[in-house]
Amino acid sequence: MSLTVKDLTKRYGDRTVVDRLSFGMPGPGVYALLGTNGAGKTTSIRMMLNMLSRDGGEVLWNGEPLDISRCNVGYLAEERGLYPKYALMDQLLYFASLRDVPRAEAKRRIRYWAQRLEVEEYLYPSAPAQTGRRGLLGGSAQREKPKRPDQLSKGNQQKIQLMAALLSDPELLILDEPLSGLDPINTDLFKGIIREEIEAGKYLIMSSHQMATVEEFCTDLTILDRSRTVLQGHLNDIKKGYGRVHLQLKTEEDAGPYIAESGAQIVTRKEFEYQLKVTGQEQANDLLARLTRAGVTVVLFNLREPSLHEIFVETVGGESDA
Ligand SMILES: Nc1ncnc2c1ncn2[C@@H]1O[C@H](COP(=O)(O)OP(=O)(O)OP(=O)(O)O)[C@@H](O)[C@H]1O
Repeated sequence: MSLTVKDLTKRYGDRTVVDRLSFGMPGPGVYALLGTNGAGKTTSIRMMLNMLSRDGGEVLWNGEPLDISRCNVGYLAEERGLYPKYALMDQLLYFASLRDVPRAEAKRRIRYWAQRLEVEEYLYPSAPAQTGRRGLLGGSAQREKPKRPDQLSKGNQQKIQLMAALLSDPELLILDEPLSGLDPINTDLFKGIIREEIEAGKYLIMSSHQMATVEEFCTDLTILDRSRTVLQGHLNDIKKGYGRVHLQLKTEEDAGPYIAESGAQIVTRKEFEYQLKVTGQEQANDLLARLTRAGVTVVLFNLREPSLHEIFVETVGGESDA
């Protein structure tokens, strides 16, 4: 299976909001769509899924135009995508039926994902108490009403939406900001599920502002800035291209004068912990030699490739909130 996005373009009036976006996934894995706010990520995703008209370009899944009514695609929208006033279970069964999942199988999958995502209490309202307990409860226990999305927190709505996206066991899973607004426990829960989907050989497209998270998962990426592709490729190749010019240094005393002498640039500093930019190995060695000669205790000296966060900020000129 393969995914090809070619020259995807969207205009609003005379403003181009997605400008000839092209990328491909020849095999399974995670493709990241990154970008500044308003760069065009959600618009691109919605065009890919035919939820938004295009002004140009095509999206091919196995060489055929991607048709969400025929292809098994799961989509987790950035915005809330549930009907607020309808019972959650009814909506999940409806979404499963749209993907031709037989009702009994859909119920089995809902039960499974409800357990995994810890949302059983919203989907399976408790039954009335049995005779024995009813006595204790004074006989007034009543069956709870099925829950609706507007009765759930944002995070729990997101869980139900992820369930809806996974119910058909999709081959292609598109996750728009999947972790935004989740607490650390639920972030780990989502990450675990994403990891399982990757291990199962799925094709995932993920948009996110959380660079560290994207870096955990993605192999290839596109960075968009104001509608244009400004960086694209294999994450490891991109990192190699930048070289080892980021130096993390922690000392027990002030290293400022020696850093200045070596010509290294301080990017950030917190007490005696420095993030530096050096020209390369030679300058880093020179700094280490100066520190050693001066008897400064070095606790950490890590010459490394840039993180995705640093690449992002450098590429888009520090205009993002990533
Ligand atoms: N219906 C519309 N009419 C006019 N402009 C629009 C419309 N929808 C989106 N835009 C514009 O298109 C651009 C891209 O928006 P989009 O939501 O795709 O960005 P994004 O990269 O997903 O941003 P964010 O990270 O903030 O969610 C934005 O400048 C936005 O204002």
